Amino acid sequence: MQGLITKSTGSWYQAQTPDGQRYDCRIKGKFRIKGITTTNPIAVGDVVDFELEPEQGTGVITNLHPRKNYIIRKSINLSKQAQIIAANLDQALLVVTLASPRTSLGFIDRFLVTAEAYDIPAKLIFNKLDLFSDEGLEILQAYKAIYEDIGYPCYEVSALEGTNIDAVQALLKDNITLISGHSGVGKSSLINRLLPDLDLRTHQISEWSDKGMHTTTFAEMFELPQGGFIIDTPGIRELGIIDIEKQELSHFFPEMRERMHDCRFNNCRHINEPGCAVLEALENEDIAPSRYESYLSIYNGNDTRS
Ligand SMILES: Nc1nc2c(ncn2[C@@H]2O[C@H](COP(=O)(O)OP(=O)(O)OP(=O)(O)O)[C@@H](O)[C@H]2O)c(=O)[nH]1
Ligand SMILES: [Zn+2]
Repeated sequence: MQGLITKSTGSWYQAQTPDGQRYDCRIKGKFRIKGITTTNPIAVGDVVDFELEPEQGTGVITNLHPRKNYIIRKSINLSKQAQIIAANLDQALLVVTLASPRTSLGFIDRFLVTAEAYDIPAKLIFNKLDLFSDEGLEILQAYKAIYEDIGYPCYEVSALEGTNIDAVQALLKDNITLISGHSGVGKSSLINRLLPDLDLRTHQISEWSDKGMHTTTFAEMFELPQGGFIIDTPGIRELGIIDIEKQELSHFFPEMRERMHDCRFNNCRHINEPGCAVLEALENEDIAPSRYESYLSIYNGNDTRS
């Protein structure tokens, strides 16, 4: 049978078949994944084959289907092992706010770079629309112009008042979506709007914890009433933990990526080189100064996460 992993404790995996049946499964033997050593070979979002053990009613996972992408967290200890947080994401939504609290452009850009590096389409959700003054709305339009121009769709919503929630709902339908954002931007409020049955969620988690849940490896995807899943797991909130080689960084800025083949030097850093197409576009205001600042900041190893 084929199933989608919707929950994982690190030793038990819940597989959901296309007809919606759920089976608790375990892994037999070892799964090796090319290139990385992981503490957990299978994660939420994975598609697996499994065999049912008729007596126990549980399954044994026998095969892992190829992934289109996955996100990892590095382990805190020095074993260099990574933990796969989730696989096969269709999109990553970053919830941001212009006020209370204000999400910095540096944080947004770092998130977008990480999503590019992971090969996950990213979208921005500007929340707390109800708080915006006329001036705030102008700033919002300026921000949206920067990001929509380079291919990141933007949505403006109010989780509090329910404004434009249907647009987000349409976005989530039949997709696996990661929702991220700083504390206080209204992620929980937004998720509550999308998944009104929150009590059920909490209940399910505690039931599963009896199966030997390790808080660090526990992950779950929540199925939306209209189809699709959202991923909500401890520690995922600040996706921004990937090592990127300096030389590669500009590949993860779409507006630089599309211009850098016109740079005079093919190893151009886009910092002070003559004949740099990126610097020329910056000069001509075809590249947003804030985006270029984020590039320099990440390039120089400054933390722009706050
Ligand atoms: N005015 C306004 N307030 C909102 C909106 N959405 C959320 N809030 C408020 O913002 C505060 C933070 O919202 P949460 O949903 O807890 O934010 P969060 O991102 O889940 O925060 P953490 O749980 O700390 O990660 C709460 O007081 C919410 O009531 C909105 O659209 N408008
Ligand atoms: Zn250049």
